[in-house]
Amino acid sequence: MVDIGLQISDVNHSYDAKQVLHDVSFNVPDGKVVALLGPSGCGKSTILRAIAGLISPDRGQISLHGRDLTRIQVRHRNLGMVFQNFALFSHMTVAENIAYGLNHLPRAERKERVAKLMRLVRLDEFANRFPPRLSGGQQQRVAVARALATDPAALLMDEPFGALDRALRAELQAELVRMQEDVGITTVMVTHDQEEAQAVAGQLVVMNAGRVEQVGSPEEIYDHPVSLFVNGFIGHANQIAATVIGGSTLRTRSGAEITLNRPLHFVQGAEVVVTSRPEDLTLSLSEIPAALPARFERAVVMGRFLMIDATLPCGTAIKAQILRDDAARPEKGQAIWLIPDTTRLHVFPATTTGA
Ligand SMILES: Nc1ncnc2c1ncn2[C@@H]1O[C@H](COP(=O)(O)OP(=O)(O)OP(=O)(O)O)[C@@H](O)[C@H]1O
Repeated sequence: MVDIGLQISDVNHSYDAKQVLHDVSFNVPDGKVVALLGPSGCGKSTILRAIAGLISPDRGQISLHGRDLTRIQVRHRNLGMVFQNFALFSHMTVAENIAYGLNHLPRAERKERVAKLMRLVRLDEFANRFPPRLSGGQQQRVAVARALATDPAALLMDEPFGALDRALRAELQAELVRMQEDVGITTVMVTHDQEEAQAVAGQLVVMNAGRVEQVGSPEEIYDHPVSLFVNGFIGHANQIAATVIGGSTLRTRSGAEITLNRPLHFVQGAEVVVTSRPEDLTLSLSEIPAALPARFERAVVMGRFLMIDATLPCGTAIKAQILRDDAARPEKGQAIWLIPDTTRLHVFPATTTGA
């Protein structure tokens, strides 16, 4: 059985009269990283604030290693926090910044702890530098070390790398993963960047409009999204309107028929949306039964792949990702056929909203 580090149960919260969290529940396994992911305004930071004790939820429970935090004051919750605007003390050196909450320790012990943390975030050469003379990425590492200094029971990170450029973000994400392998601290990280979430977290919590839509590993969420929203939010999903015409068969708005290899739990005549990842479509330049006819628009080179933009006869845009080596490049406007991997298609009711 997995030990639970943090447990969030049925948390509800309103600002003024507006409810922004609705029965939010998820667990963070002890020593693991969970990423909260979702569009702007869906309530990610509010959850983090509730865990930190900066707001008190209207309803619900938050416990850390089995201890109910509800009535525990912020300073007694023993949490490390890293935010996007890493407010370091600019008049203190790196070592002094990290040592800031450690005044209660004997001098030698404090020095040893700071040295260890600087090694952990790979800043040991910079002990005597002042923050304004560090890069953004280095400053953020100091912020992480400072958050870890007091040996917190959990770490809360709100868009910790949000202010950094793409390359530096990737570097710090890798550092965070390495650091987690060393220290294994129960962590909740808020991000709106799905790649970042997948890179650092073992579990994702996908939120939409104050509700948890799905909790799962990055693979589970990518391969088995529970809703059209999740499907469209994590990675690209082509969305094709269709009608169920038989047990496993659908007819798209353009008139193509797709038969899945599994029964569909929809009544005949139900309006649905079929989704396909771009990499689950194969290109053919000649007509093939069970392929979707389309018109080629353009192709963009993405490393070893080509991302093809095409249009279905009903006007729906569709993307297909194919290996560049295989690709005979069609002309703009040319008829093409896209063969879906029917084992990887998803079908959702047409009434749910996508991202
Ligand atoms: N202090 C506040 N007073 C009133 N409403 C607030 C307050 N803070 C946040 N909200 C509202 O609560 C909702 C959730 O906000 P929250 O900051 O948790 O979202 P988020 O998912 O973290 O967004 P972002 O990714 O843009 O930071 C939003 O509608 C926001 O406008």
